[in-house]
Amino acid sequence: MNTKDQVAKGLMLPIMEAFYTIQGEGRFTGHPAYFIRLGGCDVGCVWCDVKESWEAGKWPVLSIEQIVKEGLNHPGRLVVITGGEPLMYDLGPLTKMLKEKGFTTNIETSGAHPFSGDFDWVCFSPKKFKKPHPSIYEQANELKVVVFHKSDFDFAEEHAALVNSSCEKRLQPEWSKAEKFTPIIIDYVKNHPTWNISLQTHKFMDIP
Ligand SMILES: C[S@@+](CC[C@H](N)C(=O)[O-])C[C@H]1O[C@@H](n2cnc3c(N)ncnc32)[C@H](O)[C@@H]1O
Ligand SMILES: Nc1nc2[nH]cc(C(=O)O)c2c(=O)[nH]1
Ligand code: SF4
Ligand SMILES: [Mg+2]
Repeated sequence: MNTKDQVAKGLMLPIMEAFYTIQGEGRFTGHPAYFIRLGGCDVGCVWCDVKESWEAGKWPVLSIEQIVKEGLNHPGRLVVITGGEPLMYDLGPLTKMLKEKGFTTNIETSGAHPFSGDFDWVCFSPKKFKKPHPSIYEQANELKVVVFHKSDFDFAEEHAALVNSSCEKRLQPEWSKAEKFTPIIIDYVKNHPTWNISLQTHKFMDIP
């Protein structure tokens, strides 16, 4: 099978980087985790903090065996699949292999493509720039909305109405606008207590 067909089947994937760090955001903030950052994204967020990931063709294509083997070199068994937009690929084979090796599987996604894979925790961060695929709403364990503009509070509530009632809801200040929006988010959460705050704590700790 050629590389293109293997990528289409999720047996090989473009990898921008893979690194062992501390989860900086959301429900598992502070937990050590192995991050697998897949190359390729077609969502186009103006404030994206990893724009260099967007072009899939820039990144080496590795077999899922190679990706999992590298993850096993670290002591932690929490893996976070991110990107780029990881749901551009069929994540079934990779997550099956990770789980067979004892990993707990988390994903960071905009939900802009059909859901795939076997995940223990799905962090859904919807974007105005490309509408989420309907398959994400029943999968999301956490809704994490980035606040870049005051209209993002309404956008957050629109998505909150579509996820399961057990889905945890977080607001995360866009990094460059954090000084302006963090106090506004604090007030919002105090007045709308079903919401929590997520900060990009890895940026404060100056780690990947
Ligand atoms: C780089 S994205 C990759 C995964 C997926 N494409 C997504 O957007 O969920 C990882 C997380 O970082 C968030 N993010 C990206 N740029 C950000 C920024 N400038 N400030 C705050 N959060 C940001 C995204 O919303 C997402 O929750
Ligand atoms: N430490 C750390 N935590 C993160 N949580 C989500 C991230 C991402 O880019 O998906 C991320 C990241 O890039 N680094
Ligand atoms: S969906 Fe994620 S990776 Fe893609 S542009 Fe937006 S923040 Fe960046
Ligand atoms: Mg990041």
